[in-house]
Amino acid sequence: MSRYNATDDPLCYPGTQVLINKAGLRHQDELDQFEQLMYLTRAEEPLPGGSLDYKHYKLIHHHFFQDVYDWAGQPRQIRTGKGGNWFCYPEYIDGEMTRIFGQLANEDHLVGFSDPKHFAERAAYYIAEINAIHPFREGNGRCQLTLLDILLNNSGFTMNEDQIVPDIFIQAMITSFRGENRRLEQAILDLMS
Ligand SMILES: Nc1ncnc2c1ncn2[C@@H]1O[C@H](COP(=O)(O)OP(=O)(O)OP(=O)(O)O)[C@@H](O)[C@H]1O
Repeated sequence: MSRYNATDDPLCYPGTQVLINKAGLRHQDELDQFEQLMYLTRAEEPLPGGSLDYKHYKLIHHHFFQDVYDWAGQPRQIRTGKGGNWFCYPEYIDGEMTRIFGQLANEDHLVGFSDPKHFAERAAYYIAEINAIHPFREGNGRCQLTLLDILLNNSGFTMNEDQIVPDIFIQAMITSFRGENRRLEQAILDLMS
């Protein structure tokens, strides 16, 4: 779905940036279509159960991308970045994801927030941290939105997907990479109902 800066990637067909995939597709546009179709199909099914920890997050990724990639649900092994922002080095992913989901558990997975602004502030913090870690080689954005949806539901809010403006959301994510979460907080507030 998205182009990465990546160091030599054994997950790609040699000499290309196309990820080796179960359909054997070697053109990025064909893979994009196949990946999105499989994702949407799996998204219709119930999510795997779990206790909203790192293990559960990996199960969710596996669920969405199991038809496309052998490595679905497994953390990334190479260094990647987008737009000049390099994400967490792979050797630190497990530790960082365990840390951030531990923090989320200590905050009771954002259950019981009545103030939308306060909820958006805390949710933006977690989504921004997980984006900066970027645990998977591909599919991070879709897993982040799923996590956001779960967190919203935990506090009795719902996600109004029609209100998501992809460009605004991506710009907010990019700004959050620099530790400035205000735009992301607003983007979350705008999609809450
Ligand atoms: N320059 C950037 N710096 C930091 N984060 C970025 C940058 N560009 C995009 N992102 C974020 O990366 C995530 C997308 O990651 P990835 O491509 O792995 O997910 P995806 O689900 O395959 O793609 P998409 O979210 O585009 O469908 C999104 O949350 C996006 O906002």
